[in-house]
Amino acid sequence: MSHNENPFDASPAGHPPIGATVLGYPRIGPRRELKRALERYWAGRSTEDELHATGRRLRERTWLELRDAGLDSVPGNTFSYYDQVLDTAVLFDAVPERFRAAGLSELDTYFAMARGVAGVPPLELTKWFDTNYHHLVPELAEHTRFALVGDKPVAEYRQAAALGVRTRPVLLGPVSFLLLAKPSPAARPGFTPLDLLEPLLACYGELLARLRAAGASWVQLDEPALVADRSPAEIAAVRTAYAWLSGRTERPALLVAGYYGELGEALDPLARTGIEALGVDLVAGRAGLNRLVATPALRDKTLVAGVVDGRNVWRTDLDAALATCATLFGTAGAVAVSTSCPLLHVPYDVTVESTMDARLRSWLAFARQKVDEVVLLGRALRHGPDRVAGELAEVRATRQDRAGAPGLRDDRVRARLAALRPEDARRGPYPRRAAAQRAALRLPALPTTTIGSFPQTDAVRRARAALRAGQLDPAGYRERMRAEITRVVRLQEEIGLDVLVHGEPERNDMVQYFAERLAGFATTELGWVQSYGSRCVRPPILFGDVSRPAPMTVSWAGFAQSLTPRPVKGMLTGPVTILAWSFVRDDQPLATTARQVALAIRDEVRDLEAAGIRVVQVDEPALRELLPPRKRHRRDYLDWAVTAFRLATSGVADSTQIHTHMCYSEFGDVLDAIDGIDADVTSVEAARSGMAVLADLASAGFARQVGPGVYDIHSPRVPDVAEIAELLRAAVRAVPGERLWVNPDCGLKTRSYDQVEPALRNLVAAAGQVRADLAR
Ligand SMILES: CN1c2c(nc(N)[nH]c2=O)NC[C@@H]1CNc1ccc(C(=O)N[C@@H](CCC(=O)N[C@@H](CCC(=O)N[C@@H](CCC(=O)O)C(=O)O)C(=O)O)C(=O)O)cc1
Ligand SMILES: N[C@@H](CCS)C(=O)O
Ligand SMILES: [Zn+2]
Repeated sequence: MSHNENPFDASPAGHPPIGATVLGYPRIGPRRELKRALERYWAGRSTEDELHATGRRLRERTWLELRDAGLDSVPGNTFSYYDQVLDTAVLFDAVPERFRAAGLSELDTYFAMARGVAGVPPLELTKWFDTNYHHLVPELAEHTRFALVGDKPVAEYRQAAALGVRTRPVLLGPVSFLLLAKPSPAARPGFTPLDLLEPLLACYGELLARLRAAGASWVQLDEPALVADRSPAEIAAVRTAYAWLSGRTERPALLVAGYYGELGEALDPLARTGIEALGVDLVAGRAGLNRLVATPALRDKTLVAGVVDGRNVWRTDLDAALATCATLFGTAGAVAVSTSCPLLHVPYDVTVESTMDARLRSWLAFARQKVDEVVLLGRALRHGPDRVAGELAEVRATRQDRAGAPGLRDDRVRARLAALRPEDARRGPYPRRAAAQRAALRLPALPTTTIGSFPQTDAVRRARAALRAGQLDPAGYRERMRAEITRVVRLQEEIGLDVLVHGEPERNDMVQYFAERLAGFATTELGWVQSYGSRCVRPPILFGDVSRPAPMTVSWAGFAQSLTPRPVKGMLTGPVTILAWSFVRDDQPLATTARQVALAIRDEVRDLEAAGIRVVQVDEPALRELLPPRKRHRRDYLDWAVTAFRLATSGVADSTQIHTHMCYSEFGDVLDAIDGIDADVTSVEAARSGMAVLADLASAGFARQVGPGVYDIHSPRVPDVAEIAELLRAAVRAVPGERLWVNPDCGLKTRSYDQVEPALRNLVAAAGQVRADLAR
């Protein structure tokens, strides 16, 4: 490393400096081109070649755009047809036998692993760290034989090079890959995926050599799993992996990126290996800055400073970012500037939001604008801030404009928050509520219900698209939705469900729908972000104090209730989930924002009750998602999350039954919180895990009602009566029958009626059988 150079332009000997870069980029396409191409291919309406042509166009566009924007180092291999963890499994031949046996083409085997194929269940889909992205879970066993059978990273490197762009291929790192995998059912007891580190490293070594031979000078290895608490054995694996990989002679320079938090105890071991660069998240992991400065082993490394937030959409405080980079100048041999994490979690481009308020738009940076921010920071670091003084002043002015803008502060909301008393977040004792609800609802044992949404048919979506386009007036739209609700209510009555729902046809999304109706939120037209595979969401932007100008769901739920004597369950999204799936303001604590949202939901819960709705479900599927990766930060989070839920739901009479729903089945880290939110009924995902969750709840002393899912809605499969009855019998062994409900794992919006109808009929029949057993 040369010492008289600007550290921004310096780099380990023999390697070009990284300079200004981003850790990754969206891939679904600025107009969701990949989503449409995938769904056409899956429906048999296009060929493999047509799908590949779309993929190629999207990749080329990204490389050129990033290069032309002025990045010094352009990330490669950020494209995926479904998921980067699945790509890695396939690259190294970790394909479970059931998929090989299906005898499909390479591409269809890949999609079968993601989505299943007749009779062959897919890999499990689960949350990617604390984000709303989902990855597939590789299944490994001691007999898994890794082999470098694919060449996607190399082929994409060559494609970009042919266009004149020398990319930095991004790979999921070996330690995170193994930590995200699970033992396959065939694995011997005691096997853990980390047992396979050595053979996996051999494959990574071979891949690095191939990338080097193709011309790559840098490779990025992503290790987000290292920002969570890790055991000594896991830290030892990090040391082994990177000592070994950096010891290869035929390889590109290695950038290891740990993001979504601070590297903590993994930092020093990593820095002591022979890797050339370390990517650190200085937004979510800002608290780790002191540790970085105190790590002498970084002196001969490049630190890739993730100072531009890759998870949120506010324009960066560039002065603060430059100051952070300057702090690192004395610490590292070289400093590069980047985003805190890959830009997978933000939409493409804010400038296409033509109907968004222009002032709000001027405060925002989506992926494309974040690239510009990084490039600008790079210029400031290379030539000094004076050379970009005009641009820096403009950013300062916009940030000031935002801080003082009307609409951010609502004094009535603030006064209401200040006046809150502890009893506002407390209901009467559960036994008293349970008795009042029994008398009010008169439900049978093992009551049957669903989680809220029914299939979102093409007709429903088309009606909404027509409303947006002005081809259907609001009255016409309301009639179509009412017709759909009527159909869904009649169907549920005919099937024999006990607690009905209106089916949520009017909702584009369970968060966006509410954001469109709450003050303090803005929504986007094209701000799509990949959630999993071809499925996307448009996270709303929470920019100001939140309140509810008018009821949001009462007319739909009230209409449904008017059609039937059976109880209709009102359906709301909870405050934590609304925050988790939105871009949140960064100018006040999340706990404060959560209380504001909670009060808006509280108003809705009370209005539902006043309209004659006797059961209200407040969904919190993201309660666990926001759990901080480090245990020491969890208590604080769980305290405010639980308080927010209780505030939202404590304004009703004992006789009004509050349900909540969470679509995950591992409760270990949040058991106390689930107890603490004090819902009368909690429905949880349980079908795939064979009701294991019930034992966890029972052992934690959970004493209220629970609805373990008995129908796995993530699969097109229709479970038969015997199968559901067996799950229910397992449930009755774990939880007394009088506290059990019968329901699917989650909402039915992604399924079709030909799957849902028979599955619900079987669910009701199975409940009848087990009810009869209990009565004996
Ligand atoms: C429960 N889940 C959710 C998460 N996050 C959310 N914000 N919401 C969730 O429900 N995280 C965890 C899980 C993730 N699961 C899913 C499941 C399903 C989807 C999904 O289906 N997304 C849809 C988009 C939904 C939507 O916004 N629909 C709108 C617009 C529909 C549309 O694309 N319209 C067309 C025109 C209409 C036509 O002609 O068909 C268009 O604009 O081009 C609506 O219904 O109005 C998806 O398709 O990806 C996401 C996460
Ligand atoms: N009520 C929502 C919950 C999804 S997590 C639904 O049924 O789709
Ligand atoms: Zn759910």
